[in-house]
Amino acid sequence: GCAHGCLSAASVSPLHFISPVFCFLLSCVFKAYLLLLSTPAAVGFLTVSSAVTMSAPFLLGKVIDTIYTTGTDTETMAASLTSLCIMLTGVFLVGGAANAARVYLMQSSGQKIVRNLRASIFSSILTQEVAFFDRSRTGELINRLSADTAMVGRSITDNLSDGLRAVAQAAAGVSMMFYVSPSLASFVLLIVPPVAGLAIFYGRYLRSISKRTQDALAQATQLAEERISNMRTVRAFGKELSEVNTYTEKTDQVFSLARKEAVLRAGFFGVTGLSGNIMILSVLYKGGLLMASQHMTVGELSSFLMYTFWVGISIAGLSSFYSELMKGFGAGTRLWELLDRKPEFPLNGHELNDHSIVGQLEFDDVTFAYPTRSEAPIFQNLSLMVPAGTIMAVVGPSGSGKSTLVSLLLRLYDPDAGMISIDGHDIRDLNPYWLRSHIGTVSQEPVLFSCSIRDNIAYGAVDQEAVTTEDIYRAARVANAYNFIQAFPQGFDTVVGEKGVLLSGGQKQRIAIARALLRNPKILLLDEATSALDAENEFLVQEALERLMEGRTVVIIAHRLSTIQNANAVAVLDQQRVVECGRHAELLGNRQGLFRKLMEKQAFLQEEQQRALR
Ligand SMILES: Nc1ncnc2c1ncn2[C@@H]1O[C@H](COP(=O)(O)OP(=O)(O)OP(=O)(O)O)[C@@H](O)[C@H]1O
Repeated sequence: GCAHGCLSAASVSPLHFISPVFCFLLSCVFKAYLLLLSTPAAVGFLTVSSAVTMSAPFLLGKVIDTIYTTGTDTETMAASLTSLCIMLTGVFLVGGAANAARVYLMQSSGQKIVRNLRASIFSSILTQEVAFFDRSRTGELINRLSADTAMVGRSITDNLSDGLRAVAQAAAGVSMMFYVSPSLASFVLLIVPPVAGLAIFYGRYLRSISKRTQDALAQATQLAEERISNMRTVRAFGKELSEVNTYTEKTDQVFSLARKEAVLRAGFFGVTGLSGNIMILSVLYKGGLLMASQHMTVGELSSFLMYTFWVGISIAGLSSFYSELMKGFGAGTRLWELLDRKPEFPLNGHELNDHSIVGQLEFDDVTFAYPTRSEAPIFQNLSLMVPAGTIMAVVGPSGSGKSTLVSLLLRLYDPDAGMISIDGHDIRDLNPYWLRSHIGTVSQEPVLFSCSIRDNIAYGAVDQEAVTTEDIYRAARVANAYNFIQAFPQGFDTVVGEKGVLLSGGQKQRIAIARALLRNPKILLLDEATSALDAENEFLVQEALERLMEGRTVVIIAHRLSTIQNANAVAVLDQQRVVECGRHAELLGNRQGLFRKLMEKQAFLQEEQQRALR
């Protein structure tokens, strides 16, 4: 709710035309302000607790003056001292309670903002177009989601709360110093301007270091994520040591930036500490002179000294607040970029009547190149028609664009020219969610999620909540998966491991088929496995696929002769277009055709394989 609204509100403001840094600062102040608005109670408690803290030196000064008052008898003094102390105890109790309430409220609303920030970032990532993921790297995005949000979170939770308190106390302390002794105050505060100048310089540098640190960290995370999730490959090539070294190099970059930050911090904190002591010393010096000349009482000087301490402590608090805030800004830069990024793909469009769609597919003069490689066109003026309810097998040399054809139908990318239509409707006019809800896919290497088999199958349903156990069993039976799943000790509740590593290739495929069945799509996009399964598995998968294809429009990237023979038509892709299209037998008839050459090669290869096996 609020966080997303307020976080993105700044992005549309005309402020964007002013210096981005200024804009960024303003938007952060704006967000902090919204945080405060959302917690008026917290601000109330902050005011009460700060007022109590700041009145303490004044009241304690009064106590000291009561003690030092001459000319009254001991009893009167004791009586007024007692009542003063009792009153002060009450005031302090109220202050303590208000402080506790402030910390609780600020902290919990800050965490709420972090939660909203994480949710918004995740939703922003998931709505980006597929080309965005071709360019970005998983580990980096994960780092944004976990480390950067934590950093920003820290800077707006505890930090903001303590920082505001420090600001309030410094302001109140300074005013009280002026109230107690204007001349002493103006003398002491001469030290503030040079320190403030230093702080601005320091903050700017710290922010840039923080941004670079988060970037370096993202790179390290990226490397770790990729290597850990592909551990089997790393191990197979025996690259553990060299990967550890590469990772260490990446973390060295983080470390060297951290060391720079340490130097910077050391200098800054040294200077602020020093200036605090100098302030105290100058109070004693100048105050001592004022007292000697009867311009101040000992109580006033004590009060003043306590205020100076308070201001000193607040300034120390402010410096760390300021440091954390600047680091938060640095880490936030990338987050805000991600949050404000509008997907290049529209997410809406109209929907057709669910029952009237028949599933006729057509590529009309399609030209396409991947956005990341726009100079290398994959298709040029490609045309292909798949009548409703028929099976179209797609064949072609490796890299001819068979998978790309499927991606275009799923509308993961849009063609650069030409049109792809379903039942005569340009798919660019259709709601992509609606479109995909009518398309089922089974890929060569189906990806399963690390949850139970039951949940993996249910993932296929458009409405996952409405899926019954009976539906899942039925889909599993049709997909020839029921028996092997029930044979697992935990049956349908068996957890399949990350990407389904705990299952065999054929098992994964049959679960993927069950998943597609549950969706009951009009259109089916299949990528036949190239890797040979054993005869038993092969037969089961094949049978499941045939059942899955019944009564649907199917585009299948075919590798098996039987699939090609059973298809209603075969399209041969080459040189960025469809070079041949027709029935298997017709295409074989063309002695010069690419299809015949491909088939001869395949037959030759199969013979070779069989000979090798023998
Ligand atoms: N996401 C991508 N970004 C940029 N180029 C890509 C992308 N995916 C594939 N390509 C390129 O597009 C071309 C066609 O790839 P595609 O995967 O469609 O071929 P294919 O016919 O399915 O190949 P194979 O039979 O080997 O799987 C290839 O040259 C490939 O390098």
